[in-house]
Amino acid sequence: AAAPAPADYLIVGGGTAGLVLANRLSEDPKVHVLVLEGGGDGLGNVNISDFRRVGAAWGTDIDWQFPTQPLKYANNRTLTPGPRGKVLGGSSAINGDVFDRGDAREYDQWEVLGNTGWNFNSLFPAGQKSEHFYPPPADSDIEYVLSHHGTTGNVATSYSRNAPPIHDAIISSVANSGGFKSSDLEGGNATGIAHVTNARLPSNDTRATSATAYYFPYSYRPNFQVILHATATRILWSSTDEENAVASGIEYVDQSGVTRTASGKTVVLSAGTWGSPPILERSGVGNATYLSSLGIKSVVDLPGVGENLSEQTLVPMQWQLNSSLPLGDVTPFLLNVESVQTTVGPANLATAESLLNAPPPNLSPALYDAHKRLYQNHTTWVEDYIAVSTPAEGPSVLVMYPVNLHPLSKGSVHIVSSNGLEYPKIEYNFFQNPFDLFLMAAGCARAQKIASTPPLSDWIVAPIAPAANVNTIDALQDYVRSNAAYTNHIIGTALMAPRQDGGVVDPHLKVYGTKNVYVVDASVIPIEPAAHLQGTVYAFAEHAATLFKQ
Ligand SMILES: Cc1cc2nc3c(=O)[nH]c(=O)nc-3n(C[C@H](O)[C@H](O)[C@H](O)COP(=O)(O)OP(=O)(O)OC[C@H]3O[C@@H](n4cnc5c(N)ncnc54)[C@H](O)[C@@H]3O)c2cc1C
Repeated sequence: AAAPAPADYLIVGGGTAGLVLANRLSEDPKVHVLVLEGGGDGLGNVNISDFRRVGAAWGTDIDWQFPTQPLKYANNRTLTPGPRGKVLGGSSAINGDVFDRGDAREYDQWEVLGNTGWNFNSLFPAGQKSEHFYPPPADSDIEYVLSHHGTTGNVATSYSRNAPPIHDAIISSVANSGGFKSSDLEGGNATGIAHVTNARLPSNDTRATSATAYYFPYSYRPNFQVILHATATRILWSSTDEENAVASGIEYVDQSGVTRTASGKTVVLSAGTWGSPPILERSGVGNATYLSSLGIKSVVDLPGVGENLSEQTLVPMQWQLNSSLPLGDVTPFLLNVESVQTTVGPANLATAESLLNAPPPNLSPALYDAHKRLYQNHTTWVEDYIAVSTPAEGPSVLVMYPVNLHPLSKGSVHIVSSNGLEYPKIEYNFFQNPFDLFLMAAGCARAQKIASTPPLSDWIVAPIAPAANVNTIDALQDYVRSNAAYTNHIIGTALMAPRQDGGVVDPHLKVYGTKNVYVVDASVIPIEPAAHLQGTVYAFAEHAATLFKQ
């Protein structure tokens, strides 16, 4: 068969960011956009549309299921393969469907790192452009601030139904123990406890994905083309002149295993934090010494490719409640977001500071300085996901998941051979930096304090996990080492930063040393938001599209 027609923009990955960019660029009918997506369209798959089935898609054929290395600093445990959406919509089709934003001070650090124009003032309106917020029904007890949301964008967002009465007790106990209540976390001040929004269309209770929001309603556009079941393996070059490499297209493998090519004037990688760096490396863009050990000729020596993998960790905690709470089928959950200072409290502050100030292994000085500024500004750093679950029989259970939003430990993703279909080697390196472990333990102690503060304490019979006697920082560190897991909020492996700071792309998202290769996905994000990631990915991709159109 003939190769597809050359495109103005050839985008690898029809995921969260890729489809936003493809949609915005194809608004101009003269611009031909071609997307290569490794998965199928996902139409009719209830594990995507029905958000009540969160998790049901993991481990199925719409999940890449990336194997990861044992956690060297957490008892050598191997976590279940990291889920990533392999379907139109990408990870937005299989995620937990929470849709929220981080703190203005976090987004502003993107710019301080050297990324001119990337700050809260650009990302907040871009996020609003992506969002169509549906307020809760008039009789709902959930608070919100309309101006913190977008109301005419593509991605439907809404709250779950009414909150169970224990939510008032949880909010009061947070406030009574040193935290405070927020009316709505989404307007740039992400500190406090509030209900969280989800990417859902309330009228028919279906999940909004980047495919339902940015592709299916626009698939009639003749200039917005998608090839499904097309797994990109490497970039094709028309010139590999040093520091001026020019891409001509992409090599990909189709559903029957046949190798094909697609050509494009501009090549954009949107294959995700674990998907884009391997394509760069197979194409000769990465650490030249390492690539030569695999027999790959260097095109651009860019040691930052695949480094700086950052992932927020979480640890589950549970308490037995004294009654069975009727929750209905759609229950909301709460987020409590705090600074390091609030979480660790005065008794542990000196220890936290000395650990934070110890020179971190494996973290670029520029990123380290950004983290220290977040600390000094009392910016959001620790989050609790708080929910209640009610089993078929017996009393309800309170669940809190402390999360380290800004881990200092960084991992990596690298190819292990030039084979385009072989999975890369992924190291999370959780807790390589002792500060991260200490902070997670302090986060557990803080959750224990919230649970033991009235009025929430009146609802609680006893802790389930960790047990009541696991209540010192040392014991809680052991608990964290044995139980911490991923949040699926991976970033950083094609870092947007100056080249000398380990950067892979410049503020226009162009890969250093190339003329026409870009990365537009979560891999370029330099600092995690105090939030789940997709709201930031949508905002990032909207802003990226604006830059491309200029
Ligand atoms: C299980 C899970 C739960 C999560 N829960 C939440 C949540 O509740 N709230 C939240 O805000 N965020 C959540 N996230 C995070 C959020 O969904 C992701 O950060 C975001 O979707 C990433 O967007 P992306 O565009 O970078 O990558 P993706 O959306 O993953 O897109 C990458 C796309 O590229 C395709 N691709 C990859 N490699 C190739 C290749 N070689 N050739 C062709 N195509 C390729 C993939 O199939 C995919 O479509 C979760 C993520 C996961 C995985």
